[in-house]
Amino acid sequence: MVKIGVLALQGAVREHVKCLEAPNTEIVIVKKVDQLADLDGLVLPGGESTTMRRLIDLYGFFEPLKEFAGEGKPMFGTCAGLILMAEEIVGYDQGHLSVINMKVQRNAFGRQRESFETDLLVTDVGEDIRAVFIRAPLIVEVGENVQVLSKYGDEIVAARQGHFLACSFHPELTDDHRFHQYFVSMVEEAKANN
Ligand SMILES: NC(=O)CC[C@H](N)C(=O)O
Repeated sequence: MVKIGVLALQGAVREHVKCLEAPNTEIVIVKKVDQLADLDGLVLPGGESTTMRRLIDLYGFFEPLKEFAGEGKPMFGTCAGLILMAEEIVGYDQGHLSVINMKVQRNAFGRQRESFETDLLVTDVGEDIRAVFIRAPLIVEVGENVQVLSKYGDEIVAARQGHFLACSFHPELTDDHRFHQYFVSMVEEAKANN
Protein backbone atom coordinates (compact mmCIF):
# COMPACT_ATOMS: atom_id res chain seq x y z
CA MET A 1 0.00 0.00 0.00
CA VAL A 2 1.33 3.43 -0.92
CA LYS A 3 -0.01 6.82 0.10
CA ILE A 4 -0.06 9.36 -2.71
CA GLY A 5 -1.03 13.01 -2.39
CA VAL A 6 -2.45 15.36 -5.01
CA LEU A 7 -1.51 18.97 -4.39
CA ALA A 8 -4.86 20.71 -4.25
CA LEU A 9 -4.11 24.43 -4.34
CA GLN A 10 -5.49 24.87 -7.85
CA GLY A 11 -6.25 22.91 -11.00
CA ALA A 12 -7.44 19.46 -11.99
CA VAL A 13 -7.33 17.64 -8.65
CA ARG A 14 -10.32 15.30 -8.67
CA GLU A 15 -9.38 13.90 -12.09
CA HIS A 16 -5.99 12.81 -10.75
CA VAL A 17 -7.58 11.22 -7.71
CA LYS A 18 -9.80 9.16 -10.01
CA CYS A 19 -6.80 7.96 -12.02
CA LEU A 20 -4.84 6.96 -8.91
CA GLU A 21 -7.64 5.04 -7.23
CA ALA A 22 -6.65 1.39 -6.89
CA PRO A 23 -6.71 -1.26 -4.17
CA ASN A 24 -3.02 -0.65 -3.46
CA THR A 25 -3.20 3.16 -3.13
CA GLU A 26 -4.46 5.55 -0.52
CA ILE A 27 -5.03 9.04 -1.88
CA VAL A 28 -4.76 12.30 0.01
CA ILE A 29 -6.03 15.66 -1.24
CA VAL A 30 -3.26 17.92 0.01
CA LYS A 31 -4.32 21.36 1.15
CA LYS A 32 -2.06 21.80 4.15
CA VAL A 33 1.68 21.44 4.53
CA ASP A 34 1.49 18.91 7.37
CA GLN A 35 -0.33 16.48 5.07
CA LEU A 36 2.93 15.99 3.15
CA ALA A 37 4.58 14.30 6.13
CA ASP A 38 3.54 10.69 5.64
CA LEU A 39 3.09 10.61 1.87
CA ASP A 40 5.09 8.28 -0.36
CA GLY A 41 4.55 10.33 -3.52
CA LEU A 42 2.91 13.50 -4.79
CA VAL A 43 1.12 14.67 -7.94
CA LEU A 44 1.38 18.29 -9.06
CA PRO A 45 -1.66 18.87 -11.27
CA GLY A 46 -2.21 21.14 -14.26
CA GLY A 47 -3.66 24.60 -13.89
CA GLU A 48 -1.73 27.83 -14.17
CA SER A 49 1.86 27.60 -13.00
CA THR A 50 2.15 31.27 -12.01
CA THR A 51 -1.03 31.07 -9.91
CA MET A 52 0.04 27.77 -8.41
CA ARG A 53 3.43 29.21 -7.46
CA ARG A 54 1.71 32.17 -5.81
CA LEU A 55 -0.45 29.79 -3.74
CA ILE A 56 2.55 27.58 -2.93
CA ASP A 57 4.26 30.63 -1.43
CA LEU A 58 1.13 31.93 0.25
CA TYR A 59 0.48 28.65 2.08
CA GLY A 60 4.12 27.99 2.94
CA PHE A 61 4.52 24.97 0.66
CA PHE A 62 7.73 25.97 -1.10
CA GLU A 63 10.38 24.71 1.32
CA PRO A 64 8.38 21.63 2.39
CA LEU A 65 7.98 20.64 -1.28
CA LYS A 66 11.73 21.06 -1.87
CA GLU A 67 12.37 18.90 1.19
CA PHE A 68 9.89 16.29 -0.01
CA ALA A 69 11.77 16.08 -3.31
CA GLY A 70 15.11 16.10 -1.49
CA GLU A 71 14.08 13.01 0.47
CA GLY A 72 13.80 11.21 -2.86
CA LYS A 73 10.04 10.91 -2.73
CA PRO A 74 8.54 10.61 -6.21
CA MET A 75 6.72 13.51 -7.80
CA PHE A 76 4.61 13.58 -10.95
CA GLY A 77 3.82 16.90 -12.63
CA THR A 78 1.35 17.32 -15.47
CA CYS A 79 1.31 20.48 -17.61
CA ALA A 80 1.59 23.37 -15.12
CA GLY A 81 2.98 20.77 -12.69
CA LEU A 82 5.73 20.03 -15.21
CA ILE A 83 6.57 23.75 -15.35
CA LEU A 84 6.87 23.81 -11.55
CA MET A 85 9.38 20.93 -11.70
CA ALA A 86 11.67 22.34 -14.41
CA GLU A 87 15.03 23.89 -13.59
CA GLU A 88 14.67 26.47 -16.35
CA ILE A 89 11.73 28.27 -17.92
CA VAL A 90 12.21 30.22 -21.15
CA GLY A 91 11.81 33.95 -20.45
CA TYR A 92 12.08 33.64 -16.66
CA ASP A 93 15.11 34.20 -14.42
CA GLN A 94 14.62 31.03 -12.45
CA GLY A 95 12.61 27.87 -12.13
CA HIS A 96 10.22 27.03 -9.30
CA LEU A 97 10.92 23.71 -7.56
CA SER A 98 13.73 22.99 -10.04
CA VAL A 99 13.87 19.23 -9.61
CA ILE A 100 14.24 18.10 -13.24
CA ASN A 101 17.21 19.16 -15.30
CA MET A 102 15.24 20.50 -18.26
CA LYS A 103 14.29 23.74 -19.92
CA VAL A 104 10.61 24.30 -20.67
CA GLN A 105 8.64 26.81 -22.65
CA ARG A 106 5.19 27.77 -21.44
CA ASN A 107 2.21 27.89 -23.81
CA ALA A 108 4.44 26.55 -26.53
CA PHE A 109 1.81 25.50 -29.05
CA GLY A 110 0.46 28.09 -31.49
CA ARG A 111 -2.99 29.52 -31.26
CA GLN A 112 -4.88 27.14 -33.53
CA ARG A 113 -3.22 24.25 -31.71
CA GLU A 114 -3.75 25.59 -28.21
CA SER A 115 -5.76 22.51 -27.31
CA PHE A 116 -5.72 19.18 -29.06
CA GLU A 117 -5.68 15.44 -28.46
CA THR A 118 -3.47 12.77 -29.91
CA ASP A 119 -2.10 9.28 -29.22
CA LEU A 120 1.53 9.07 -28.18
CA LEU A 121 4.17 6.43 -27.74
CA VAL A 122 5.39 6.74 -24.16
CA THR A 123 8.42 4.60 -23.27
CA ASP A 124 7.70 2.05 -20.53
CA VAL A 125 4.07 3.18 -20.40
CA GLY A 126 2.35 2.32 -23.70
CA GLU A 127 2.28 2.76 -27.47
CA ASP A 128 -1.00 4.58 -27.78
CA ILE A 129 -1.36 6.80 -24.75
CA ARG A 130 -4.19 9.29 -25.20
CA ALA A 131 -2.74 12.76 -24.61
CA VAL A 132 -4.80 15.91 -24.09
CA PHE A 133 -2.83 19.13 -24.59
CA ILE A 134 -4.26 22.35 -23.14
CA ARG A 135 -2.11 25.48 -23.53
CA ALA A 136 0.70 23.05 -22.95
CA PRO A 137 4.35 23.66 -22.27
CA LEU A 138 7.14 21.98 -24.23
CA ILE A 139 10.40 20.58 -22.97
CA VAL A 140 12.95 22.34 -25.18
CA GLU A 141 16.09 20.82 -23.65
CA VAL A 142 16.97 18.07 -21.20
CA GLY A 143 20.14 17.30 -19.27
CA GLU A 144 22.09 14.06 -19.73
CA ASN A 145 20.53 12.44 -16.68
CA VAL A 146 16.99 12.95 -17.95
CA GLN A 147 15.19 10.18 -19.79
CA VAL A 148 12.95 11.36 -22.63
CA LEU A 149 9.78 9.27 -22.43
CA SER A 150 7.73 10.76 -25.23
CA LYS A 151 7.86 13.08 -28.19
CA TYR A 152 5.16 14.74 -30.23
CA GLY A 153 6.89 15.09 -33.60
CA ASP A 154 10.30 16.50 -32.69
CA GLU A 155 9.12 18.00 -29.42
CA ILE A 156 9.72 16.41 -26.05
CA VAL A 157 6.50 16.10 -24.08
CA ALA A 158 7.30 13.65 -21.26
CA ALA A 159 10.45 13.03 -19.24
CA ARG A 160 11.76 11.33 -16.13
CA GLN A 161 14.75 12.04 -13.94
CA GLY A 162 15.11 9.48 -11.16
CA HIS A 163 12.03 9.79 -8.96
CA PHE A 164 10.66 12.75 -10.87
CA LEU A 165 8.18 12.32 -13.71
CA ALA A 166 6.59 15.04 -15.83
CA CYS A 167 4.47 15.41 -18.94
CA SER A 168 3.17 18.37 -20.96
CA PHE A 169 -0.25 16.88 -21.44
CA HIS A 170 -3.13 15.75 -19.21
CA PRO A 171 -3.34 11.97 -18.79
CA GLU A 172 -5.86 12.60 -16.00
CA LEU A 173 -8.46 13.82 -18.51
CA THR A 174 -8.78 10.43 -20.18
CA ASP A 175 -10.00 7.00 -19.10
CA ASP A 176 -6.56 5.61 -19.78
CA HIS A 177 -4.86 5.26 -16.40
CA ARG A 178 -1.60 3.70 -17.57
CA PHE A 179 0.50 6.83 -17.01
CA HIS A 180 -0.72 7.05 -13.42
CA GLN A 181 -0.12 3.32 -12.93
CA TYR A 182 3.45 3.91 -14.08
CA PHE A 183 3.82 6.62 -11.44
CA VAL A 184 2.29 4.39 -8.76
CA SER A 185 4.88 1.72 -9.57
CA MET A 186 7.64 4.36 -9.26
CA VAL A 187 6.27 5.22 -5.82
CA GLU A 188 6.10 1.56 -4.81
CA GLU A 189 9.67 1.02 -5.94
CA ALA A 190 10.97 4.08 -4.10
CA LYS A 191 9.16 3.03 -0.95
CA ALA A 192 10.52 -0.52 -1.13
CA ASN A 193 14.07 0.81 -1.51
CA ASN A 194 13.84 3.31 1.29
N1 LIG B 1 -3.16 23.09 -18.70
C1 LIG B 1 -2.17 23.65 -18.08
O1 LIG B 1 -1.74 23.24 -16.99
C2 LIG B 1 -1.67 24.89 -18.72
C3 LIG B 1 -0.37 25.41 -18.17
C4 LIG B 1 -0.34 26.91 -18.25
N2 LIG B 1 -0.42 27.35 -19.61
C5 LIG B 1 0.89 27.45 -17.56
O2 LIG B 1 1.69 28.09 -18.16
O3 LIG B 1 1.05 27.25 -16.40
